[in-house]
Amino acid sequence: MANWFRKKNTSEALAPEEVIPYEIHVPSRAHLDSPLLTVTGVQRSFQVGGERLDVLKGIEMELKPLQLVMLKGRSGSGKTTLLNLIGGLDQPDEGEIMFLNHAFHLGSDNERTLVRRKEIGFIFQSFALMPLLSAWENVELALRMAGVPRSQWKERVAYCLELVGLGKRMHHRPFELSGGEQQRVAIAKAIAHKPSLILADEPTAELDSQMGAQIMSVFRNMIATEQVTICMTTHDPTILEVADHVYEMVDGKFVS
Ligand SMILES: Nc1ncnc2c1ncn2[C@@H]1O[C@H](COP(=O)(O)OP(=O)(O)OP(=O)(O)O)[C@@H](O)[C@H]1O
Repeated sequence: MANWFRKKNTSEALAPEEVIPYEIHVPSRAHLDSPLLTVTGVQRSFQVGGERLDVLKGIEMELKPLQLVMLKGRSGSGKTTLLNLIGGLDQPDEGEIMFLNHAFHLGSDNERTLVRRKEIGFIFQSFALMPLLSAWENVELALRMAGVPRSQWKERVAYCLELVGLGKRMHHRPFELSGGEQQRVAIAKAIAHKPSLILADEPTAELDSQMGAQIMSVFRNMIATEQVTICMTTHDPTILEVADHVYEMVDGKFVS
């Protein structure tokens, strides 16, 4: 895999002669045939009341660029545990997780945090918005946290909120928005810093089926316009239908 760099705070690929130093070494998204993420032989256990609980027992998976990938499995089967590993929030006991050219199973907390801030966006079932901030301010906060220069905030916040269909609700606070609209603010937050991967844990679970379908349509639009890959968990069979690939977890492993 070629090891090009990206210009800071831009998502466009650079030709080799234009390469400039960048604190995180990220291959160009132009390499669409290489997997964005590979998970090999991953195991994760927890100590619960003096007993060992084996949750992930040898996970093999791959996320290809620009795909919408879904994880399904019964409650407690380990989907969130896996998302946490993929997002670099946790590390496996065994196995390998390669994200871009970063070995998440080996890196320190600090290294994973740096990669995560630049390259990953998270979306949660419960939206996780700051209740006293407007939609605009919530997205702006995400840019501030990601270290994006202030001069770029205005244009990017407006763009992201338009992208999720909230152009007319930018200055509303979460309690003035429907559940679906709040989740769209959360999506705008997650993509604001131009990550290459979005991880979403049950993003439609709190929404009715119509709002859930709208979120899926926003996800599809984001993949096309923002060149992201999305990996999400869901229990909803109608949502599963729009996936490019579904992994089903049974007894700590995927079944095909
Ligand atoms: N940090 C932890 N310490 C102890 N046990 C944990 C920890 N994290 C997860 N578990 C246990 O691991 C199992 C899998 O949990 P996980 O949240 O990954 O499941 P899930 O498939 O996401 O479930 P749901 O669909 O209900 O969200 C559960 O039995 C849970 O209690």
